[in-house]
Amino acid sequence: MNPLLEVNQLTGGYSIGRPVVHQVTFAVKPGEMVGLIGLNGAGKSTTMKHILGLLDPQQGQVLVNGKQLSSGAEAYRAAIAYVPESPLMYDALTVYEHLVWSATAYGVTEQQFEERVDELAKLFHMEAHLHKAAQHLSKGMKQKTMLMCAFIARPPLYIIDEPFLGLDPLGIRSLLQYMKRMKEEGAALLISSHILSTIEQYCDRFVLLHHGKVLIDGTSQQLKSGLETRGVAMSEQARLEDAFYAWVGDDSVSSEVPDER
Ligand SMILES: Nc1ncnc2c1ncn2[C@@H]1O[C@H](COP(=O)(O)OP(=O)(O)OP(=O)(O)O)[C@@H](O)[C@H]1O
Repeated sequence: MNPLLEVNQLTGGYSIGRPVVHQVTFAVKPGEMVGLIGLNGAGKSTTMKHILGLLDPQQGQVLVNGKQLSSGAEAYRAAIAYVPESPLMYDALTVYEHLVWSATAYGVTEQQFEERVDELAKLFHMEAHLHKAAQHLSKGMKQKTMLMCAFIARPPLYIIDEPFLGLDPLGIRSLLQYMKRMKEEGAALLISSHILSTIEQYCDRFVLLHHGKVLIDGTSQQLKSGLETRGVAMSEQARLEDAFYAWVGDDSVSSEVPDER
């Protein structure tokens, strides 16, 4: 199956001559959930901004459905729903109005909207808050609204930056269930998160960024076996978190990875 998202040899950042991501390459196929992981400042959000077309690549390219943003911005953008790390909302608009706005932008029919809005409001325990203005919502409710805006659109590709921030345990469980369902229905999801113990169970693969470079791209098992081939022993019970610390906490491991990936 062709990847829905391809990041090929992407070098970029905020100013020419000072890239913060370097030759980043990975792909996400339909029906796959991929975790983009790395320490603070590793380049996860920057990579996401390049995927969204908010930053221009200095080298390399990003393809969504095999096409670059430059070959048709409307189709490119319609294929992606993005949930930012911090909620971006209009203070005076209600949750419901944000949902209508998102559905309209993505061409969701009225019938689909009605079905999805009820289901999502129930799932995220937001029924009682649908008609509240954003300025009267808690942080978690704002985050839930952003997630609902993405899920009401049902695009083929989701880019979700730190999805669990501010969510209560019930919200986290609802979100994980829904992302799993989207994946099973064929969506591609790229999730950035520091909550490794949670995403370990849900993501098919992990792309580990360190200082703007991909250290390793693989399953939790491959992250562990990759360490073993570099002489770092991992126990059978080792978790993703253990492998992560071993990769990024040990410069002798990360420095062995060649620059050109
Ligand atoms: N708007 C910006 N202008 C200039 N440099 C930036 C900007 N945003 C981020 N950077 C720099 O780019 C690098 C990568 O940052 P980025 O936000 O992509 O990291 P991250 O992996 O998402 O980190 P975190 O886990 O803290 O969210 C860092 O060195 C950061 O200082």
